[in-house]
Amino acid sequence: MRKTAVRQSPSPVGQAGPLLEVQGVTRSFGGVRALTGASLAVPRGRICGLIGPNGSGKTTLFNIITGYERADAGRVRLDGKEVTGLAPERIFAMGVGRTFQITRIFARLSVLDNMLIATQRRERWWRSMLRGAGSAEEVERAMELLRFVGLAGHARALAGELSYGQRKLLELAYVLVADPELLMLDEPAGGVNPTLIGQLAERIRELNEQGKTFLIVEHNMELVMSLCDQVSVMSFGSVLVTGPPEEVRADPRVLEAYLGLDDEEDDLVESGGGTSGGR
Ligand SMILES: Nc1ncnc2c1ncn2[C@@H]1O[C@H](COP(=O)(O)OP(=O)(O)OP(=O)(O)O)[C@@H](O)[C@H]1O
Repeated sequence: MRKTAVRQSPSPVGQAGPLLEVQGVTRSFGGVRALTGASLAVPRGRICGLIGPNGSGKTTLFNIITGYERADAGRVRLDGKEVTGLAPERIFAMGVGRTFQITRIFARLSVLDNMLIATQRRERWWRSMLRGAGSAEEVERAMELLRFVGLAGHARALAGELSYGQRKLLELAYVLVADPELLMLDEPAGGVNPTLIGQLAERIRELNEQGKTFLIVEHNMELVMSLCDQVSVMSFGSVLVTGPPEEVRADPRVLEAYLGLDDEEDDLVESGGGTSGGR
């Protein structure tokens, strides 16, 4: 059964303190204040959603947590340890896996080779390619994860031939290679068809049951509200409110944040499950 695909999380759920803690993070790009003092706590073992209108700072916050951007001020702690300003590879090695709004797979390599690059990510990628395919054990592990996301049948296909939704599933398998404790997914359902969104949601739930913690940026409100234990809403660079989905959905401040921007209005009011705002 699929459950064997992902190893159990070594850290017990319920350990004291949040797994991820962000305090007062600010970041400006020239005159644009992308983050104005964002704070967030992600409890261990939960599926947390991060929503907000376009431009509210979600991706910038993701980039700072995972080391792809530097914060002007504020702190990020992982499992109680300060990780502010560490390089992406260090944060990755500490158990944070991250996917991107626009997938970062190697289109001209096979699906399996993409996975093998992930297994050897601690080395420089070109060195691992020169070395050739991974060990039998690495290939088996890669195939196991491809089976988990439903892509085993495409292992020999070029990654560039996959549909957009399949690429997102490949990226999920890719980050799972490192067996991260925290998975940060940036718009996993953006541009993905409903069948694959269902498949993705199922995989996320299974992984969560096995102890993985999630922080998910997503515009698909139906997915967020049905999947997440906790939802945080960003507006103008800070986290406006955090709570259970039903509370957040009913919070007038949240509606106001969305209603201020016409193109987001339908997302929250109708919770209709359509994706929007994806790039
Ligand atoms: N590298 C950058 N240079 C200049 N401005 C940037 C940069 N990155 C982000 N911004 C600006 O910072 C603000 C926040 O952007 P960000 O992408 O974090 O928002 P978001 O909530 O993720 O939006 P979306 O939902 O559209 O992805 C926006 O005004 C954006 O234009």
